[in-house]
Amino acid sequence: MAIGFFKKVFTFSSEKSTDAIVVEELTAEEREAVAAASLPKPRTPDLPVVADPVLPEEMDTAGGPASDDAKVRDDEKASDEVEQAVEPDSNELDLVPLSLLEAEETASAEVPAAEIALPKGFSTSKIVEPEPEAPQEKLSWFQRLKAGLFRTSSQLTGQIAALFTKRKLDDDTLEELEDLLIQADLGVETAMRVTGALSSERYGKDVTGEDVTRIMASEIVKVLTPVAKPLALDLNHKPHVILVVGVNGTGKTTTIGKLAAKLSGSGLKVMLAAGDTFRAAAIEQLKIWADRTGSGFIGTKLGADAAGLAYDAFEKAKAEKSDVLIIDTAGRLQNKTELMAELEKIVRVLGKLDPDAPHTVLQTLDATTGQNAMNQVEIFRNVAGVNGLVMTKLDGTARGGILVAIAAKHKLPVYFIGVGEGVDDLEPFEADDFARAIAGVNP
Ligand SMILES: Nc1nc2c(ncn2[C@@H]2O[C@H](COP(=O)(O)OP(=O)(O)OP(=O)(O)O)[C@@H](O)[C@H]2O)c(=O)[nH]1
Repeated sequence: MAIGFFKKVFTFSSEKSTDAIVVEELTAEEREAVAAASLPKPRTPDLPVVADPVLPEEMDTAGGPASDDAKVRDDEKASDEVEQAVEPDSNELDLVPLSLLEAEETASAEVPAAEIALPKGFSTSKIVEPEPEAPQEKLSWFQRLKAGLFRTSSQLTGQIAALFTKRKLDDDTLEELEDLLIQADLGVETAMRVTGALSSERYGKDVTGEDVTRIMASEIVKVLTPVAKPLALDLNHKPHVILVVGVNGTGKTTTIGKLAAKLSGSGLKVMLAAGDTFRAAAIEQLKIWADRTGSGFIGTKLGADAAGLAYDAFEKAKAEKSDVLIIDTAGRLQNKTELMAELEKIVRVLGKLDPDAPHTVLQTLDATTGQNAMNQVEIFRNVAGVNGLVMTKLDGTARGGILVAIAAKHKLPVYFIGVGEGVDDLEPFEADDFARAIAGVNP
């Protein structure tokens, strides 16, 4: 999916170059000569590099700034050399032997294009461009939520309908209902709430599947309403620091981009900090989100000390009077212990700069991972002090029931849900909407 994201950002820059047309009309050896002269330039990120910031008390955990500066200069010199070797200056292209260019005329004059023996993958016939597809009407976010939760809701309502075929409500059916609610990841507590409510209303009477799904939806609303809260920003303490944590691939960086778009779109000054120094693409990805959302950006070298980056980011956001600083973090390091230690250090370092920082610690949860999400909350909550959740990928094959179980157990606010990869695909969490979507109940 990240590749799709980059295609979206870079699509406009990938127009077909005229060289490709020249290459298709030359013979095989000619093509090799021309191709060797026009290899594409390797992408070297033009990120603002902050010399690896090191706190006095953290000296033992990171290389000193000097060694880093020299290393940065060497890196830049090295990357310049690489660029020069691979990307010939424009006048070098003039060195393409004249014979090649002349050969082009004679080749096309002597041998009809249809008879040139081209290597596999090339053709001389004109490529017929497919008709552009009519733009598809984008589903509303609620339609995408319903679609994402369809597997859970259809399974639940189907099993409930099969269980309650005009039967009098008795202990056996209540027990079977409890089992299927637990299998839908709703959690034991919510399953017992639903069977308890149903029993008090309909025990010993006829009950239909609709009765059960209605009561189930209303009990889920009662569990979710207390956690459906807006993310409070304390703008008296600028910058309001939002630390985003979560397992790799759960949508941290994407969610940060979406949050930045909402905040900067409402006129707030936002700074993004690439605290995931473990994955190069994450640094570049966040830089792209910063550019797209008009946010400030601070990054550092791959492998640099993330806590030091967080320290510098806070200082820079303060100096630039940013309203909100959003810090990305690594979703994985060599091992979980290292990851947890890094998160603890980031929180500790921020706390030295502002006793209340980080003001919000958001954890992203991937809705398609089901029960795993519960385990992840337990781990990250203890280490980083998670005080809010974002459930992402609810437009995918979500197993959204787990959010109900997490809400019942942890009572953590769920601020937003992700319903797509787009910058606008982040919606405030609504208890009613979610309950209706999961119970397959229409408004
Ligand atoms: N369909 C869908 N895809 C999403 C959503 N949120 C994020 N993604 C995709 O999930 C993939 C991972 O997202 P990232 O933001 O890179 O996740 P991350 O947690 O930062 O990953 P690491 O940097 O590896 O820790 C990307 O392809 C995103 O486009 C969502 O709500 N819906």
